Amino acid sequence: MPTPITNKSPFIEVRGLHKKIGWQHILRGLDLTVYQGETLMLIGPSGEGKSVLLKHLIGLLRPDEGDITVAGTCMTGLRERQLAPIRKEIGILFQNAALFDSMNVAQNVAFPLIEGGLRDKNEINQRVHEALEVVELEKHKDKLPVNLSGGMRKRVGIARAIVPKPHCVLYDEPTSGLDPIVSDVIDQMIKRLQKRYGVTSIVVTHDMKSVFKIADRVALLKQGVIYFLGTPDELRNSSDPVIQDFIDGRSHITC
Ligand SMILES: Nc1ncnc2c1ncn2[C@@H]1O[C@H](COP(=O)(O)OP(=O)(O)OP(=O)(O)O)[C@@H](O)[C@H]1O
Repeated sequence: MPTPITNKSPFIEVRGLHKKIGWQHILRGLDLTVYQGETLMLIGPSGEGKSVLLKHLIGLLRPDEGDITVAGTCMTGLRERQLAPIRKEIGILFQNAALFDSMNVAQNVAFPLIEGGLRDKNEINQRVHEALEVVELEKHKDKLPVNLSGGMRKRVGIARAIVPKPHCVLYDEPTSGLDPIVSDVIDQMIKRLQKRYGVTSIVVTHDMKSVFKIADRVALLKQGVIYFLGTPDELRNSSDPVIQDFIDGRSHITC
């Protein structure tokens, strides 16, 4: 059952977002509201700007036009230093998990705490322990990333994203390249964070099975705007041929 959103307040509001990179006009007046505590899955054809949108939400990219408000703070015009409090609210799991190869699992997870200025070793150890418990990797805390499977690396990435206790986590293709069982584990972890801590999640994915399993709402990004926004049932029951072709993976290229 989708989580009802009518009585929730917006956590992220994107209004009229335009972004050009080089000659490409990638985002073209995109509007999107993400509510506190929901799991919003962001789908759409490859190369349409889903990752570019995520990067705007933590200020790694700046809009050419438009405004982004996170937890009531409008990011427009903020300097790098002023973005720090917003970045504390949002954790991100990058596509390749982006772990430091020379650091073991625990050190990777501790990294954002140390970077954020925390120096109390006991507190760092406790927070790392809690985050690794959530992703069920406590036993592997001394391993180097090279000795982990792809699914384990993604889970370390999730632990690192949640260790500062953010209100929102952005996931860029968390289940790509994983077998269906491991994908299910990751999906369950995303839901666990929502249920246990009320975390807001935005998940970029091509994994339609995962969409129908864990999304409260789905947004389809196409040609620089949100082409569809609704519940998984509304997506499934849409009569729009563009949406149906996307769900069924039809390309219209004949062999
Ligand atoms: N740093 C960059 N320099 C140049 N072009 C970029 C850069 N980042 C993104 N792009 C371009 O922006 C477009 C959107 O990229 P993005 O990674 O957001 O797509 P996506 O929808 O996430 O795709 P996929 O589903 O394949 O991951 C692409 O054409 C990409 O080449």
